[in-house]
Amino acid sequence: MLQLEDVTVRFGGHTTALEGVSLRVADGEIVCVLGPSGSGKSTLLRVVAGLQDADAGRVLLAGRDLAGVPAHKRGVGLMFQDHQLFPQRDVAGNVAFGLRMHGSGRAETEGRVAELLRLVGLPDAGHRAVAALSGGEQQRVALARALAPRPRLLMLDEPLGQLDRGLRERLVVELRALFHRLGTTALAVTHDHGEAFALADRVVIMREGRIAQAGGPLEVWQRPADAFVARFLGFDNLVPATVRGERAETAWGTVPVPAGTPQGERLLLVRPHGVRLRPAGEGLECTVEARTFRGGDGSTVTVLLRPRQGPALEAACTLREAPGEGSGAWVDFDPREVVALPPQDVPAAG
Ligand SMILES: Nc1ncnc2c1ncn2[C@@H]1O[C@H](COP(=O)(O)OP(=O)(O)OP(=O)(O)O)[C@@H](O)[C@H]1O
Repeated sequence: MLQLEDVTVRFGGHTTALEGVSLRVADGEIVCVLGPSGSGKSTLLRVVAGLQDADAGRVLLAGRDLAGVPAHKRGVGLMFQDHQLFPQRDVAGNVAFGLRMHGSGRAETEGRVAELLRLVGLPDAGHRAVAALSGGEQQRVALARALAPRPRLLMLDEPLGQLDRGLRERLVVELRALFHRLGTTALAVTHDHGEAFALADRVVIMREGRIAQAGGPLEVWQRPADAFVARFLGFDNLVPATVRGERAETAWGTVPVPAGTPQGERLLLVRPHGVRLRPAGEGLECTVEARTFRGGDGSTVTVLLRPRQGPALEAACTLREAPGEGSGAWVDFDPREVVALPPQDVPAAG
């Protein structure tokens, strides 16, 4: 459906916002673009939307080169962070806006508005003032407005950005179900991993204008391509290692690795669930520096450990198991949670 070929965007002489980015989004696929601030996510959306010209490369929608096609003729729907609803129009007026722009008649518009408001769970809100809606309701109206003209591609920039976590978690599940039901092709930008991994069929992680990794959420989560992606996803248990067979020598001692792990000099990632607490005296001795509560029910705890040698380690465990701050702890490593990354942090080419 959407294809970017070697797209480069420069601002002035020195800022390269996108550098040779190639990406395909299949019909009906939901792709989420993630990355640190300034990595080029918004620029990517703007190029596809026609709000920004590319200095090099091509953007194709359903096989058609979009060069020279103005934004409003691209068949692309936009939903931006600050949802930009018209405060002087009511809910129905906002949803109808895009349809009027496309020259729909009155009866057709009214039918479509009612259908969309039902779809986003606001069937009776047509005559309400947008200023009187909650943040989550406004977000739904913005979504209905973006979907109204049946765009071939819907682009969302931080679609749930300003909402509180509970509402975001609910809406993201609804969005995914809705897009799949409608067969909507969607390209979304977010800085929130949880949101991206819950919404996307595929995630794309950006770094300094290039794609650092693209893949299914599970695949990226389980096998980050390099240290940058690992750290971006919040995995900080990284240590240089020499892998021989199913063992890796590290500053933490010998760490078991899965069969088939690439051999030689590597950077080893141990996910927090792979750092297992052991009885006193067994394994690597550490001191507990801090405990942080995670997870909605508060039963998962991340324990920050200072090992006797090597970099700090994070272990995930249950509240009941978690040792107290300042106390000693002994750990070993579960090879199923160990991933060997390339030895240096080289950005992957687009
Ligand atoms: N209109 C512009 N003029 C000059 N530089 C720009 C312009 N727009 C973006 N940039 C630069 O291009 C780079 C990429 O910006 P972009 O907004 O695409 O990043 P982003 O990943 O969306 O960031 P954020 O998460 O903060 O929104 C940044 O270095 C930014 O400063």
